[in-house]
Amino acid sequence: MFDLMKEEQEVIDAPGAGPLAVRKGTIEFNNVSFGYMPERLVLKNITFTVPPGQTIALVGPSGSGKSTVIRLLFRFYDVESGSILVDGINIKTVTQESLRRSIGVVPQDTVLFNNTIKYNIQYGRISATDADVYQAARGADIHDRVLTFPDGYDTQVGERGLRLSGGEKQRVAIARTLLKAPQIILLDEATSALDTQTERNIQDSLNKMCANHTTIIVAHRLSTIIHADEILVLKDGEIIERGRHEHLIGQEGMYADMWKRQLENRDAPPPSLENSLRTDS
Ligand SMILES: Nc1ncnc2c1ncn2[C@@H]1O[C@H](COP(=O)(O)OP(=O)(O)OP(=O)(O)O)[C@@H](O)[C@H]1O
Repeated sequence: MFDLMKEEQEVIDAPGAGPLAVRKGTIEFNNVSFGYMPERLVLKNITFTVPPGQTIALVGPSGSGKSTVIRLLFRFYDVESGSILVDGINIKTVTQESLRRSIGVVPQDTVLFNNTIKYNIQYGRISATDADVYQAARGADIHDRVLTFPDGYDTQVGERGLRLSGGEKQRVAIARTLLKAPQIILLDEATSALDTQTERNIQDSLNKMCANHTTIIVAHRLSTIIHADEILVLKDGEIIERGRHEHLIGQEGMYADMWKRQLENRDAPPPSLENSLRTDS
C-alpha cells in the first residue's frame, strides 16, 4: 500500500509555482492515465469528482491501482495524460509543499517517533497547545487510554518505549489529522484485523474526523464504506463499476461478489471456536 514517507522525489515544482489555497476541497480527476513505466499504464482514463465534504471509496483487487490514485493526488508523480484539479486548480501548477499541507493522511501503519505520546500527537500541528492535543486525543478516542500509561502524556512510545497496538497507532494518526485540520483527508484502511469493539471505536472516530472533509478512502472492509457518497471499483487500472453501495449490490457485478465473500467470511465461525467444538465432541 502507499507509504508516503518512503516515496522518492520524482517531480519538481513548475517555475513560478504559487501556493495552493484550498477553500472548499473539491477533487477532480479528468481522464487521468498513468504508468510507472511508459510501456505499461496502471491507470487508464480515470475520471471522478469528489465534491466538498463528500467521501469517495476506492476498492478493487490488489494491484488494481488504488494507491496509485492517492500517490498522484499527492503528486509523487505527474500524470501521463489528463489532469488532477483541487478547487479547480491543476495541481501541476502549485507548490508540492502547499498541496501536501492541505491534505491529511491516515496511513495503514503509523510511524511513531521515539518520543512522548504527546509529541507524537502534536506532530500534526507543532504549534498546538496542550489543550488542543488533549481535545484531538479525545476526538480520536485515545485520551482515556493515554491517561492509563505510566507517565500519561509524557510516556515514551515507539521502538524504545511503550509499544502501541495497531488500533492505538491508528488513533494517534487520527488525532494528528484532527490537529492538522486539513480540508482533504486520505485514508488508507488497515488490512490487519482488529477486534470488533476496537474496529467500531475506530470507525466512530474516523466518521467524526471525515465529516465535512473531502475524503478518499482506500477500503478493504466494505462494511466501512456503506455510507460513502460514491464507490469506485477498480480493476487493472480502470473503473469497472461505480455508485453507492445499494446500487452496486443491485448490479450483481464484482462489488456484489466482494460483498458476498466478505459476509461469508464474517459469518464463518472463528477457527478457534471450530477447534474447540471439535475437541469437545
Ligand atoms: N513504484 C512502482 N514502480 C513500478 N510499478 C509499480 C510501482 N508501484 C506500483 N506499481 C504497479 O502499479 C500497479 C498498481 O499498484 P497500486 O499500488 O496502485 O495497487 P493497489 O490497488 O493499491 O494494490 P494493493 O491493494 O495491493 O495495495 C501494480 O501492478 C503495481 O505492481
